[in-house]
Amino acid sequence: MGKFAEACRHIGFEAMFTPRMVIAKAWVLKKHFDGFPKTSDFDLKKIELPNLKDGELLLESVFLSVDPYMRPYSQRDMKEGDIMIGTQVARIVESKNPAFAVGAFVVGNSGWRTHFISDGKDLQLLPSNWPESLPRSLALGTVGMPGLTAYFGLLEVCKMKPGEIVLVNAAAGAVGSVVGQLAKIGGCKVVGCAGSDDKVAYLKKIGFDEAFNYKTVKSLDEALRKASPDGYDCFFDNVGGEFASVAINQMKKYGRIAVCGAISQYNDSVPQKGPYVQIPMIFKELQMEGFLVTRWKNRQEEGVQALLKWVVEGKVKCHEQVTEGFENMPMAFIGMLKGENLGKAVVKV
Ligand SMILES: NC(=O)C1=CN([C@@H]2O[C@H](COP(=O)(O)OP(=O)(O)OC[C@H]3O[C@@H](n4cnc5c(N)ncnc54)[C@H](OP(=O)(O)O)[C@@H]3O)[C@@H](O)[C@H]2O)C=CC1
Ligand SMILES: O=C(O)CCC[C@H](O)\C=C/C=C/C=C/C(=O)C/C=C\CCCCCO
Repeated sequence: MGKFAEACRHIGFEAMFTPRMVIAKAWVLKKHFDGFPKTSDFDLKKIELPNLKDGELLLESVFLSVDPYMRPYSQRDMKEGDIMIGTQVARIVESKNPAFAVGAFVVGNSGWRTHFISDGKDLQLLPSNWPESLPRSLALGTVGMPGLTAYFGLLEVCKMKPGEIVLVNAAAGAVGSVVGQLAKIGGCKVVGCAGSDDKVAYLKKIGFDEAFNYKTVKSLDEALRKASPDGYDCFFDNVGGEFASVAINQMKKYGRIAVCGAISQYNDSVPQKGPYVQIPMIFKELQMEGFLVTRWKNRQEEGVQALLKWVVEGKVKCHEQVTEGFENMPMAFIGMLKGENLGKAVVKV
C-alpha cells in the first residue's frame, strides 16, 4: 500500500481507495427444460465482478423481463450452467466510459443477473424524451420489444387497413394487448381471446370490440364465428397449434396471418400433429408469414417513438404483472407461461 493510501486508511478514507467489490446474483439453467419448466431447473449463483477497465460500466438491474422466447431459445442456444438469457432495465452505477453517465437507465441484454459489466456496445439508453412519470419497466413491454412486435407485425406483416377485422390471441398479454389497441387506432374492428374472465373484462376495458375466454367456450369455432360472422381479414397469431388450425378456416378471402408466436407448442416434448393449413390457404388465397421483430432493427426508433407517443397520450393503455424480488424470477417466468400475467410480466429487483 502506498504511503498516501496508508495515511488515508488511518484517517478513515480507506473506502475511497479500495475498489468496491460487487457480488452479482445470477440465475443459471441448471437442467434443460423437459416439458413445462420447473423451479428446480434453475440455480441461483453468486458471481464476484472484476474491477472496471477503461471504457466499461457497471450496471445494476432494476426490472428484468420474462418472455416466452426464453423457453424455445434456451433449448436452442444454451447449455446447462449458462446464465438465463433475457433483457433488463438497468441503472449505471459506475462508469469508465464517457458515453454513459452514472445514473442513466439503459435496456441491456445481459441475462438474469442483478449486476453486470458492459463496454456499452450492447446497451440502449432509454429515449431522452422518456417522461419522468412513466414507469421505466415499460421499456421491456409496451414501449419495448413486445410493443415493437405488435407495431411491425400489424403494419408490415398483416398490412391492416381501416375497416378490416383483426383477430388476436394471447390478447391480454404483452404483445396481444398492444396489437388490439393499435388495430383500434388504425380503424379496425378487433376480436381478442384470452384464458380467463378477468382478462376478457380487461380487453373490453381497453377497447376490444369482442373478447372471449377460449378456455371456457363450448366451441372455439362457434365463438370465433359469433364474434365476427363475416370472418377475419387479419389474424395475429401468438399461440399456434389447435387455435390457429381452427381460426384459419374463418379467414376471409385474401386474409393475412402474421405468425408471431406458437406458445401453445413451446413446452411440448412430443411435437403436435396437424391439421394442416394448405387447403384453407389455397381456397381462401391467404398469406401467412412468420416474422421476428428483429427484422425491423433499423426502424426501432420509429416504433419506440410512435408507441411512446400513444402511451403518453393515453391512446394505448399498459398493464404490468410485477413480481417483486430477483429470487422470484423462475416463478415469474413459469407463471407467465401458465398464463398468470395480465399485460407484461416483469420482475422488480
Ligand atoms: N416473433 C417475434 O418477434 C416475437 C414473438 N413473440 C411471441 O408472441 C407471443 C406472446 O408473447 P408475449 O406477449 O410476450 O407473452 P404474453 O404476455 O402474452 O404471455 C404469454 C401468454 O400466453 C398465453 N398462453 C400460454 N400458454 C398457452 C396455450 N397453451 N394456449 C394459448 N395461450 C397460451 C397465456 O395467456 P392466456 O391466459 O390468454 O392463455 C400467457 O399469459 C409468444 O408466442 C411469443 O413467443 C413475442 C415477442 C417477439
Ligand atoms: O429487446 C432487445 O433488444 C433484446 C432482444 C430480445 C430478443 O432476442 C428479440 C426478439 C425476440 C423474439 C422472440 C420471438 C419469439 O418469441 C418467437 C419464439 C420462438 C420461435 C421458435 C424458435 C425455435 C428455436 O428452436
